Amino acid sequence: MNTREEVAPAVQSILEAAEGRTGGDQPLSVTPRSLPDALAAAETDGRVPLIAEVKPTSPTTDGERTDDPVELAEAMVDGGAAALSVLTEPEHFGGAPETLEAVREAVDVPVLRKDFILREAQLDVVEADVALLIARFVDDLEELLAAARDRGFQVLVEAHTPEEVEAAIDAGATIVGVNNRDLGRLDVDLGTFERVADSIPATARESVTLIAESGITSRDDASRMRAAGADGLLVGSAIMDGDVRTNTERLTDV
Ligand SMILES: O=C(O)c1ccccc1NCC(=O)[C@H](O)[C@H](O)COP(=O)(O)O
Repeated sequence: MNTREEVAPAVQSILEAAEGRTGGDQPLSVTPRSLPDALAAAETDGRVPLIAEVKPTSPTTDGERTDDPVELAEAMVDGGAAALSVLTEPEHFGGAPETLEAVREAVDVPVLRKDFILREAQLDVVEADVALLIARFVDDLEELLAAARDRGFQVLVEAHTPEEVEAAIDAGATIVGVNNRDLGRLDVDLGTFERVADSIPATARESVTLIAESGITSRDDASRMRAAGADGLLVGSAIMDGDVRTNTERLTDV
């Protein structure tokens, strides 16, 4: 499941940078806050279960947001976010492991480490509640998933196609994200989540927390993803563009 040659130049550059990054010296041991429980609790409270992303910039964003990421994260939680995602990729997204560390200390919701992890040692850079593995870019998903779990991480396996979701579930994933952004062409189509979610057999669907990722900008988009079966929504750009608390409230209010 490694199709790196078919990706957009910006993503190729991201992967080359990721390949060159070293990992930690020794395995971490994490006591995670439960992402599925946080999403379920938001729903019980009458909020849309949202993972809000601290994403200073990206290859598809103009400019960079340089204000304090901890203040941004706190504003997202105040706005009703059930969980956070924090970019730690430095070269293309303006992220840093230290940012995640500071955010996780400041909030009490689960925090996803958003990065391009390719090798086991790269799991050992910073503690987080959830590690991201992108099915398309990982050579041995089952092995890396097990390595992440051994350290205590929950794992969000990201997919873009029905085949990648099947591979994720076969590898033992219980939290699966469907990215509406095609990392081959970088275009975004919310129909991706609808089609891919629809392809998951009912028996497999019951055992998986399903997250709709990328391109969600409005309450209508959020409703659309929820109607298609999303247990949670991952939103970055639409929250980072403007007043973060107001933007989060707009998406979490039912
Ligand atoms: O966001 C990008 O421009 C991007 C470019 C290349 C590879 C990955 C990229 N994004 C990763 C993500 O998954 C998003 O940050 C996340 O799903 C939030 O998406 P959005 O709400 O559209 O900012």
